[in-house]
Amino acid sequence: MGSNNSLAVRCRSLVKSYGSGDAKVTALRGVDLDVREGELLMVVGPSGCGKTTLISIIGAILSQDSGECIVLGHDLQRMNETERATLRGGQIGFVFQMFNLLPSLSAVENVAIPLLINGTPQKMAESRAREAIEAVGLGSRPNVLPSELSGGQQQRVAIARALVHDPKLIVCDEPTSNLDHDTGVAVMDVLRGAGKKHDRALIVVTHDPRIFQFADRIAHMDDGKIIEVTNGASAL
Ligand SMILES: Nc1ncnc2c1ncn2[C@@H]1O[C@H](COP(=O)(O)OP(=O)(O)OP(=O)(O)O)[C@@H](O)[C@H]1O
Repeated sequence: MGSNNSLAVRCRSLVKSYGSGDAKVTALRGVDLDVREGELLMVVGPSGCGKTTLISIIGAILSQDSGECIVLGHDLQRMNETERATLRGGQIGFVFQMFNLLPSLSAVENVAIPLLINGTPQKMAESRAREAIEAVGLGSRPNVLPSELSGGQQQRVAIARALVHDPKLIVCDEPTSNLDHDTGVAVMDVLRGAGKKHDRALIVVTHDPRIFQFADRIAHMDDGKIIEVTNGASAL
């Protein structure tokens, strides 16, 4: 691995299109990006510039057309769907704009899901889920349903679910865009506080300039490419 040892993600000349013929849309036109272990990197840029496509490829949800994407030492293009599912389930955590909690399960049951999928026995999964819920500041309300929680609290549950299996990469798509200003900042504070570790990378796609203060570096995208990477406020 040599000099790539401290990189969680390495993308080179990444290309991705949707559709074909007249309907073809090229979402990524040659993306080069490094994400270092231990950093929180934000990806920003105008609507439609390819941010979600990029993190979907990095998160092993979507395949690239061409170019290289190495995630946690794995060359995604050389992996079959089963191997990619194992990588996703074991080493990657996801946080989405709409929280994506299962409404009929309690907070602790939602958080336990990644562990249960990975084969952890139920008692141990629930005990680790309780610890993760405590780490995001909801320790007093582990058994409530998502509908009984505010948006900010639901997103904290989603963060606990993303962290519970101790993944090496956390991928977040617009995690604060459904939250008001103060709640969005509080949620980012929780995400950075509980999620950032020396051997773990966080990638946060956002439109929200109010949370730039939490970034170590900011990758600026436009029209399917990374045009610049700047230092975020937390690195200044
Ligand atoms: N499943 C799809 N089928 C066809 N085109 C798609 C699909 N997903 C995305 N696109 C197109 O690819 C381009 C990049 O989309 P993408 O969602 O990656 O951008 P984005 O920067 O995340 O946008 P936003 O900030 O609005 O979420 C856009 O032109 C979009 O319309």
